[in-house]
Amino acid sequence: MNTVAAPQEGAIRVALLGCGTVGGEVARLLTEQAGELAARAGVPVELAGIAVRRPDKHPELPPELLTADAEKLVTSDEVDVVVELVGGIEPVRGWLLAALKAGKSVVTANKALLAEHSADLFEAADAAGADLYFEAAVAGAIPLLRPLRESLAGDRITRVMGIVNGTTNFILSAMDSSGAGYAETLDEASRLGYAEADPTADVDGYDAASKAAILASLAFHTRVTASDVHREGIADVTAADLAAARMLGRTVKLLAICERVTDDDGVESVSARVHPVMIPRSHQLAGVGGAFNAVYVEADAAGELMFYGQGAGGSPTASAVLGDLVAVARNRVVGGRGPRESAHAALPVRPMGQTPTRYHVSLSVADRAGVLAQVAQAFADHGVSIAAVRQSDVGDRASLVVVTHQAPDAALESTVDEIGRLDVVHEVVSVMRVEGEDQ
Ligand SMILES: NC(=O)C1=CN([C@@H]2O[C@H](COP(=O)(O)OP(=O)(O)OC[C@H]3O[C@@H](n4cnc5c(N)ncnc54)[C@H](O)[C@@H]3O)[C@@H](O)[C@H]2O)C=CC1
Ligand SMILES: N[C@@H](CC=O)C(=O)O
Ligand code: NA
Repeated sequence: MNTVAAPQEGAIRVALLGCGTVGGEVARLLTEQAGELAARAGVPVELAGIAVRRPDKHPELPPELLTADAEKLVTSDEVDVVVELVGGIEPVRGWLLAALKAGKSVVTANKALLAEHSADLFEAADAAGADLYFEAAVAGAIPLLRPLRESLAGDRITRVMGIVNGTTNFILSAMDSSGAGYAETLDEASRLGYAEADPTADVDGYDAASKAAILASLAFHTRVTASDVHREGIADVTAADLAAARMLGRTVKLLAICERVTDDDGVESVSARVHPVMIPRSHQLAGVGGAFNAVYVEADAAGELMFYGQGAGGSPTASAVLGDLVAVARNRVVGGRGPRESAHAALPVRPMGQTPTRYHVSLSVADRAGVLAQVAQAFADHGVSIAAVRQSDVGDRASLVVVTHQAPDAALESTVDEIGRLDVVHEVVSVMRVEGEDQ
């Protein structure tokens, strides 16, 4: 079996690594839309080889293009651009560094890799004068990284917040609207090609944390890695949490929140976090259902921008990959390059404990005089100001819901610990961070 097919005169030659959910769609569209892509890129864009784990499992692909040897394919003289759709960190990191060192440009959807090793990849790309594009790595089809890297490069971004994981949004939406079970909905998300090869990356928030690291790096011109991002998944979000949220006119979403935080003394830092958030149903993110993603960007001059669309799935993700491929081809045609790494601001990353958040705390308490005062005192002792309290009687107990104003996350956490130890508190029923104002 040949690794590389005979080249077409003047064409940009593509090595495709991985031909699964996303790679399969890229291969299909590259073939079906070859004429249009050539017209848009200014040069034919053609497949030089496709690396998959098991070539014998791909009867639909031209056998002369298939190989199991990705390492050899990426440095082949017949290849100009490597499109990586395998996923995971090793051995992919080594392949892409080798490709970049050999002067090949790289297009990848691999957020896990970028969130840990983008500095090395950018350095190798710079040294070789090659391109590194990764629009598909965050929010699938939605053009989000190009706006951050290019369109908003003249503005000062203060906040990027939104739903960046399709699988968990699919699960939370189903649990909320139909009361569907967690496990069956996750299986459905995998079947539809939304989930990662190991879906714990989705449900435990690793995928969204990688995306938050990429977003914070681009928005704040600072290197932020996945380990800098505070991460909580949806495994602890129960049907009861969603039901409680619904009673209060709210719902629960897994959000990535990246902020530029300025201290009282004017010192700036970056905060990046991923966790479940209770939002009012009137909030625009509450209406984002299924595997759709939506991201708000706030910038000084531009104000608020919202990006919305399909965040997962083979075809939507392939759209972003092909857009990057056309960009690389156009750059090659004119002898130019796309944007390089921009990490000049090098802002410190603020620990989660010091990040300002707001809590929604639901308690089951004894129904007698003085209980509310004790609970309120615990908040006051930690310097946490209360925004709203709602009490309702449930038999010989009362249900107390407290929503706070902003306070450092650590102060809120220790307040909840202390409240849980009060004799008058039977149970801390749920604790969740809050975004948005009730209307
Ligand atoms: N599925 C989705 O909705 C999205 C996926 N992504 C990212 O795109 C990438 C690919 O995802 P999927 O297509 O869903 O994965 P997939 O599991 O469907 O496909 C992976 C492909 O890689 C190949 N592969 C695995 N190990 C290999 C090896 N050692 N040598 C050669 N080929 C190998 C497999 O044969 C398969 O063709 C991942 O980085 C993922 O995080 C990004 C956005 C959305
Ligand atoms: N598993 C991811 C795929 C896209 O990035 C998700 O569910 O969002
Ligand atoms: Na995108």
